[in-house]
Amino acid sequence: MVAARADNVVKTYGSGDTTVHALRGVSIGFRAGEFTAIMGPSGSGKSTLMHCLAGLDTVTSGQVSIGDVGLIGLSDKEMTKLRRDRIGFVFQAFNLVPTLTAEENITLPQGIAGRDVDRDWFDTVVDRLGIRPRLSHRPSELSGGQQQRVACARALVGRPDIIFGDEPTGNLDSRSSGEVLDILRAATDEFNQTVVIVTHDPRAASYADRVVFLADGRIVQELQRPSADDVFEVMRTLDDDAPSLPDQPQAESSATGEDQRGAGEVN
Ligand SMILES: Nc1ncnc2c1ncn2[C@@H]1O[C@H](COP(=O)(O)OP(=O)(O)OP(=O)(O)O)[C@@H](O)[C@H]1O
Repeated sequence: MVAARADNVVKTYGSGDTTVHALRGVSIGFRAGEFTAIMGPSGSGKSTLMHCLAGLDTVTSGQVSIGDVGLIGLSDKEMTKLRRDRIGFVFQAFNLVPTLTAEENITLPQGIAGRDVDRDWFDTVVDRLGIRPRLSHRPSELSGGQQQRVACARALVGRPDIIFGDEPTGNLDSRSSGEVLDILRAATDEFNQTVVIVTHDPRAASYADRVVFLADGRIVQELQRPSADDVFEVMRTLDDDAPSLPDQPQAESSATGEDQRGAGEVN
């Protein structure tokens, strides 16, 4: 089952002399229950791809789907509902409401959606994240790592099909990063959720089942269950080769969701 996919997605900003080709025809599928990291040099299109997949930005052409729902052509209301019901977000800047306690932050999206919080599930998530003793604290009373764990809990409690993380460990020290990545790993292994993160950190990427590399708006390489060293090596090559990459054909395994499923198989 594919939790999300992009089919031949093109994203262009501006026009004329100032046109920026952020995505030049990206096709990729994300299998349910899989943890994917998206990497690539600065400006390669990582955040743009994630934002298009999550319905936070529109595509110039191509199609994006969450589960079996195509995002192109959805009304604002339908998009809001889809994001609320099926997508969780963890951002680099935590994005917690400063005046609310940790518990209130975690349950806020459910409240906005007018849904009851599943208390058993809430307890499971909170205990797994080790934040029960901090539930009555406000964000300013929490460390960065604790704040990010609260943000992870907020994403998990709504049981979204897919969680997107835009550099979720970008502001954390290595210990807190490890804790957050363990949680995202557990989200896939224990809770069968799908996780897609953008990261610059090879160590963070090594927690993923699959690492997809972008360069100049195209998918150029993919690794299965790589070590941090494997990831670092590819990043080094991409940084060296970046100016010549636009002429390279797109990596075959990313051509369609069907292909991706095959390519994503873990042996
Ligand atoms: N709103 C925008 N208007 C114009 N250009 C944009 C906009 N957003 C992104 N871009 C451009 O699109 C390209 C891809 O940007 P994107 O943020 O996706 O890259 P990235 O790989 O996430 O980079 P980084 O690692 O530096 O965060 C860049 O050239 C960027 O300048």
